[in-house]
Amino acid sequence: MRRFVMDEPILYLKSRAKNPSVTNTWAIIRISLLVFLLKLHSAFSEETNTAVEKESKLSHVENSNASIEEPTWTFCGTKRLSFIDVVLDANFSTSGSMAVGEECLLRPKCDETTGCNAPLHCFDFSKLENGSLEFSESRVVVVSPHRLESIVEDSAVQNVCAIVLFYAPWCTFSVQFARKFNALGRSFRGLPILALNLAESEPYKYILAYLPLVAFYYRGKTLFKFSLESSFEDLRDIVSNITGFEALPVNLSDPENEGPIRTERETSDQVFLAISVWMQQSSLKAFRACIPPLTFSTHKGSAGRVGVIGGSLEYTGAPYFAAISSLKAGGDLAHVFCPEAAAPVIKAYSPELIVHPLLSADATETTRAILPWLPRMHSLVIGPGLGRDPAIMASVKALIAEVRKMSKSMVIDADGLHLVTLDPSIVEGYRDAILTPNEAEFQRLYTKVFGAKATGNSGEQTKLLAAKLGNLVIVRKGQVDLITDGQNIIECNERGSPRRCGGQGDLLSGTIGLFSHWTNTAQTQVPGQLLAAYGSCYLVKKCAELAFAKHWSIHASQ
Ligand SMILES: NC(=O)C1=CN([C@@H]2O[C@H](COP(=O)(O)OP(=O)(O)OC[C@H]3O[C@@H](n4cnc5c(N)ncnc54)[C@H](OP(=O)(O)O)[C@@H]3O)[C@@H](O)[C@H]2O)[C@@H](O)CC1
Ligand SMILES: Nc1ncnc2c1ncn2[C@@H]1O[C@H](COP(=O)(O)OP(=O)(O)OP(=O)(O)O)[C@@H](O)[C@H]1O
Repeated sequence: MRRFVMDEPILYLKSRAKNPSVTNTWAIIRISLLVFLLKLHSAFSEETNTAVEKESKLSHVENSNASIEEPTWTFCGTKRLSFIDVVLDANFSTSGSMAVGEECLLRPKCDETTGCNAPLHCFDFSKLENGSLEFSESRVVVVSPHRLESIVEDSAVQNVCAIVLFYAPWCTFSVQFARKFNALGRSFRGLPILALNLAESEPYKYILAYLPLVAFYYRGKTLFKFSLESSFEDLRDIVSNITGFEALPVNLSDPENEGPIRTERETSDQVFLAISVWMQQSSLKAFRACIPPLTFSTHKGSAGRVGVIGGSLEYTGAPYFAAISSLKAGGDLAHVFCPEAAAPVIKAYSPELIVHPLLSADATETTRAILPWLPRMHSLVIGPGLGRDPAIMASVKALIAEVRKMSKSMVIDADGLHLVTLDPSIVEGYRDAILTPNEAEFQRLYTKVFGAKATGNSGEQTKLLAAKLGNLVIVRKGQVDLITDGQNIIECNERGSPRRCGGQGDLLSGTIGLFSHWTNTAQTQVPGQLLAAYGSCYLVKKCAELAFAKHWSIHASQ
């Protein structure tokens, strides 16, 4: 049984003519007339013909098909994707409607009125006298992304079909499929059967749902993409049915099928890159699903109550940024627990914030005063702007112990990380903790835990530290944010902003605080804390990028 997995968009062919036999007769008459006129024309103006040929080799295609009834294309899928859409659309997915399209394209006999069975009359490059040699032969042509784009663009106005394999030499499945595709290339003469090696193109340009992937382009549009489970014979027959090309006698076992696409796997660190791209895509999708819908049935606070423990006489901006970003990202209430000296200043920044001047150098008093508030918080962000007064640190340490008892999500940033570096045991084994170190903070903590500076692969270092601390989550901020729980790792490589003004880390910790409530409430396959961190890294970097594009010189408030 043929087994094809196809995704949108899928088109099917529907003849406009009510009576196909009448159309055929007219088509024959028109072709004969055209041939006669062309002969007449060439007899009188050979020079002009040569010039036209020079201008566009492909113009033959239009001429040769000029009198063929133009089919009406109807969508079976939902969306028409152009080539560029296909390669750049992050939502490019493997699922999709296939019902009618599959029937029409794959069934050998189809209803006459729909004309489904009619081949596409793809242009035959081997018939071009001065044609492109590369396509006139029977073989797979490995193309560059640029070349592929131009072929697809050219074909947009012509009757050209192209079958393109997206593959990578490090991908086991690509390598396993290579022989079949090489054989397919040898089976057809004059039909562009192309392959694009993703390892030799910009890795992030092609966000493909899976590898290898074969796409069938017709007139610059993707007709369908198919999976690779089908046998070589099925693949060959389908191509033949659709294109109208006759297959040459080729056996899959022929030694020539060893190339041009290699049938042996190459090792490469792009495997990690591909997994990373996939992880980012699926994480973003999963995170989006956690965003609570805006409905009239919710009440104040249900979208998130975030408590920020931070601030000092010197640093009032940091706790403000953390708290306000949790509100701006969609939270309902933001509380700030800070020293008395900082409270009026923070309050004056914004009437939205609920500010509690309850953080003091007396640990017992601080705990007594703040403890009643803690159960109301969905999550705590600890550290922005705290400063490093040892007595205040002791009070915060006592609060962390209380938060742990309540199993609440807790984001530890800035001076909170200083506290953790002094005594890692305060968070060790607490999987609801998310540490958000910048590079300097990461190095300090790593050195404390392992007794030596971090060297080697930064992803591995970060995983190692998270695992050592008992699989809590670490978000190592930088040009690429690394997010790990010691087992899984997700990168956030959004561009962000080249302006490295202070306060951007505070925006991040505030939104992670909020998002961890959302992801913990939702049922997610990716661990909730990781997802919250990824959603936040993505948001903050995207905002920074957009703000920078708009203002050029940005600061955290923007
Ligand atoms: N408006 C406000 O109220 C704000 C208040 N804030 C609050 O300030 C408090 C102290 O926080 P912090 O960031 O100054 O301390 P910390 O991270 O130890 O940096 C110390 C030194 O480490 C270095 N360094 C830093 N990053 C690096 C990197 N990526 N890669 C390499 N090196 C890096 C750098 O050293 P330098 O290059 O200057 O030698 C830096 O000077 C804290 O409470 C915080 O919340 C801020 O949130 C900002 C907005
Ligand atoms: N080189 C970089 N390029 C782009 N974005 C970056 C770069 N370094 C950090 N970021 C982003 O800036 C944000 C804050 O990271 P940063 O390293 O500035 O934290 P921080 O020092 O703790 O900030 P804060 O000033 O709030 O204390 C994060 O979202 C991070 O992804």
